[in-house]
Amino acid sequence: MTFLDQILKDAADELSATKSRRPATEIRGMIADAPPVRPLPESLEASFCLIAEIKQRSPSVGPMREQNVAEALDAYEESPIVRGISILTNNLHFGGSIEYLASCRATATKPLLRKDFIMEEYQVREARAFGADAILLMANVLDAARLAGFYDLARELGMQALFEVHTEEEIAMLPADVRLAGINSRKFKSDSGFVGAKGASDKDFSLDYGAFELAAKLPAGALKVAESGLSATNVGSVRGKFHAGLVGTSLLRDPRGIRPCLGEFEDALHA
Ligand SMILES: O=P(O)(O)OC[C@@H](O)[C@@H](O)c1c[nH]c2ccccc12
Repeated sequence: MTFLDQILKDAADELSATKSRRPATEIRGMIADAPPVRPLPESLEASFCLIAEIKQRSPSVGPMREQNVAEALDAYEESPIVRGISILTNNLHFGGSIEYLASCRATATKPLLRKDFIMEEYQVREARAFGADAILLMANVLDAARLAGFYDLARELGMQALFEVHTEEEIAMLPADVRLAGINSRKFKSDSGFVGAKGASDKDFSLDYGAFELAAKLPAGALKVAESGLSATNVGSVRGKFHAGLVGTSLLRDPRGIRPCLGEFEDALHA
């Protein structure tokens, strides 16, 4: 079983528990009262910037540094290079929840991306109900018809979608009018690099930076996002080919704290 198979199986279980706790009718009621959406593409457009992530842990490296996670939202709000905030809502593998996203929404002014393994329409509506401005749609999880259908639904609800790909075949599955397209350098299809919830690793064995070379093949007109494995040291190498970098681990595990690390990213991007 690959990394992704295991996560998807667990995520499907998580989803069915959620749906029995909070039926779709309740979600529709919440949407009627939801505050307006803040557009993520417009927020990213001006110059190379970061979508900075919040998660408690990840299956590829284990726990993040607790203090960094606690300070993340405020630090991201303050930093001029952060123009969007990605919040993992998967619980078992990343320690997140949709309620946590809603609590961020209460203070955050920057657009929020719901990062999860979206498999059903329910999760698209749920994202809007709890205050997400955009959702992640993964081309290695959904077929072309569902990628397009979930995109339509997201836009009907006022949200945007970041489409995630790893290969040229996945790029071919994307709707023609995508606004946000990301290449994930993390190899979800491998069975290596999975540390599970049990421990931490110093090295992330699941990365393949070669995937970033596909940037040139992404749909014209989309803002391009480089995802995973970025640090202040290597971010300079993607800024020419991408509009934004999606960064979590290097910020959330920096032993000096999250603000010094963000400062390093700022220096790297202004250099
Ligand atoms: O923590 P990193 O290596 O900086 O990566 C962030 C982000 O790209 C990664 O969390 C991610 C990208 N796509 C995903 C899909 C599901 C879960 C997580 C992800």
